Amino acid sequence: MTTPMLQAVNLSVQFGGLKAVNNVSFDVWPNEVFSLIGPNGAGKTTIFNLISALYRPTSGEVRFEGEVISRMPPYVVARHGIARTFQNIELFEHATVLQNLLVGRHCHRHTGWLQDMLFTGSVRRAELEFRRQVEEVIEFLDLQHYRDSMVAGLPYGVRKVVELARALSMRPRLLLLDEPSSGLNTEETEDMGFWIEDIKNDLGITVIMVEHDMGLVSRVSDRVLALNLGEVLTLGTPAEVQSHPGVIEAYLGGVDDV
Ligand SMILES: Nc1ncnc2c1ncn2[C@@H]1O[C@H](COP(=O)(O)OP(=O)(O)OP(=O)(O)O)[C@@H](O)[C@H]1O
Repeated sequence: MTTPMLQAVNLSVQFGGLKAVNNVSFDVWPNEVFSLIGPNGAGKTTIFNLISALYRPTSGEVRFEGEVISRMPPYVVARHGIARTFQNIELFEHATVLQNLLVGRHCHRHTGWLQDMLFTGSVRRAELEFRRQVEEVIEFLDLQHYRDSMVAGLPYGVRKVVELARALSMRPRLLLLDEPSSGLNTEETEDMGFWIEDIKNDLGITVIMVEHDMGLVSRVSDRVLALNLGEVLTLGTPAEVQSHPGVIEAYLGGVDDV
């Protein structure tokens, strides 16, 4: 059996008296789409922040390909090949799409400041190689038309794809998508589903997704982890999780969501 790509091991985090995540464990396997669902305040985004090392666990740990990453600085975690998008789009508004994507290169920069200042051959080669990769991502996500547009003027749905492109420009092996469909209309959500499927099938990237839209979750997920009040309710296929009594109960008052 291969090693899981990511392991959450007895993960807990407490803010004052609040146990936002309480003893949560799960494994994510290479090349799967793994979704986290649960009502508001269930702890989904907190788990993302623990995986990307923005938060430190109170106890437990996160392992990436067997290595403990939960005590590393976030930029080191990113260098391991973990990229993410945010619930509220985090782009440079007054820069072009291309400029936003080129920002990701700093994560993989292996040249020193002196080389950078002198713009030596190795810096130039690294820069050209990164630009080539960014152009590939632009083509992959069909963003050619917006390449030189200012982000500030773009429709919300396009910005969501640009944020996805920025994460992909970091050449991740694991991609964390925080509510990829939030703010999107039905058609845009459907397109987002196609991108996620292509990212998994064509690029071979493993995806962990926090998502409220159960249509999208069911369509793209291999497995789903349902949380409530920081604890695991159940883990299984989308169909298993949606019919689980604990999940239905947790969503009561919002049964339509399930
Ligand atoms: N930095 C923080 N300081 C204090 N409390 C926090 C912090 N981050 C999260 N929390 C609390 O932890 C709990 C879980 O929050 P979290 O954002 O992870 O939930 P969620 O499942 O992502 O919810 P939503 O679907 O509304 O985004 C909430 O009660 C939240 O208020």
